[in-house]
Amino acid sequence: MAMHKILQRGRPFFNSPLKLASSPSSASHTFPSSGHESLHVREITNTREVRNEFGKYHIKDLSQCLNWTSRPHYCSHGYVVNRHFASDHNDICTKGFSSKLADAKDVLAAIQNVEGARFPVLTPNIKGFEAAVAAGAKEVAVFPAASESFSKANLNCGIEDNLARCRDIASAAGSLSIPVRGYISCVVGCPLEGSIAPEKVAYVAKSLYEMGCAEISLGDTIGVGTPGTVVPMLEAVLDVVPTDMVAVHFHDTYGQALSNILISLQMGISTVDSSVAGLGGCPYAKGATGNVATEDVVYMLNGLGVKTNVDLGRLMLAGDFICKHLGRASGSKAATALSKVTSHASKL
Ligand SMILES: CC(C)(COP(=O)([O-])OP(=O)([O-])OC[C@H]1O[C@@H](n2cnc3c(N)ncnc32)[C@H](O)[C@@H]1OP(=O)([O-])[O-])[C@@H](O)C(=O)NCCC(=O)NCCSC(=O)C[C@@](C)(O)CC(=O)[O-]
Repeated sequence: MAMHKILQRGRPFFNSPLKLASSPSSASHTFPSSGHESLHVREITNTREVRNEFGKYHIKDLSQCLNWTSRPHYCSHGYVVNRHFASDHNDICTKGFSSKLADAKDVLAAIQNVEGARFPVLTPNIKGFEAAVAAGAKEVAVFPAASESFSKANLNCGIEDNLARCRDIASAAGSLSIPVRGYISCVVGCPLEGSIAPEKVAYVAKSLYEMGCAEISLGDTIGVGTPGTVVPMLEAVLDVVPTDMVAVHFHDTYGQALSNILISLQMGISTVDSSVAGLGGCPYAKGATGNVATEDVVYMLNGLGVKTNVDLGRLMLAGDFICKHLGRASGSKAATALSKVTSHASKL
């Protein structure tokens, strides 16, 4: 569909129940339904994935998500927030909170019995898959790239070899009824190769679909995408993968994530990855910031009249908590601005 046609499309923006979900370094939340529009948001903030069925229960508290490649020195920020952010009291229960960098299996062990959350772990190969299952993982994620060079840097093998590894994981997971999420890195640009052809992304997406991935998340790993480059990529992917299986995963390095998300929603995509406080990034994409901040996505959706059931204030507190723990400023513009304004202004 030509870009101007997409931009002209008025409401309803969302022609399918809207789900927001996220990536190994992102986060998401559940929102209440708003009339026919339903919102399903899933959160992965760098260590853990919170996936709530839309409308079944409210977000009471926010937690962190697990991002695990099962190799100690590859374990990205394997920290666990002790239990979760309990939004019904001001401070955050951090008793026994350990801030030491846990291997991933320790993180997984520590968060096993948090209800209402899913913790898919990144498993780059069958060795990682077996280790993850042995440590109690109930869901895994594979993450091939659409760029040959990035695949070699991130996964120590080219695209084809990595897809073969993904197939091994998908078949092993299938025999254990473990769902597999498929991410694709560098769907718009690559730090090593520059722009990536939409056909290459569609090829990898089709391979993930055919091997049985339950969801395919399109990662603009270095955040270079704009609606002008995202639309052709999405059109190529939506030609080969059903729309309701596609998620978008925008890093916000160039500040384009929200516009890319909006255009994706207008194209019928209903699963969006985001990250509380904009946490995350990728060790092989130097300088790439984290995913779009969940607070910014929630603020945008609220402004679009999509009734959400997430208390933005609590979301901000959770972001504030994890940023304090990491000793870094929030990557969320909305949270930063709202924390400076009086309450009436934040109702705009
Ligand atoms: C894939 C590997 C493991 C190389 O995997 P490999 O190619 O099989 O490694 P190898 O055969 O060269 O083995 C090297 C050593 O690693 C060991 N090994 C082999 N596999 C494992 C394993 N699973 N767990 C623990 N150890 C492992 C293996 O046993 C051996 O040990 P040694 O003999 O040297 O003592 C490595 O390249 C790797 O860990 N890559 C992942 C790096 C990473 O975490 N990247 C960031 C993920 S987030 C991301 O990609 C972006 C995303 C998904 O969020 C979306 C987006 O925004 O784009």
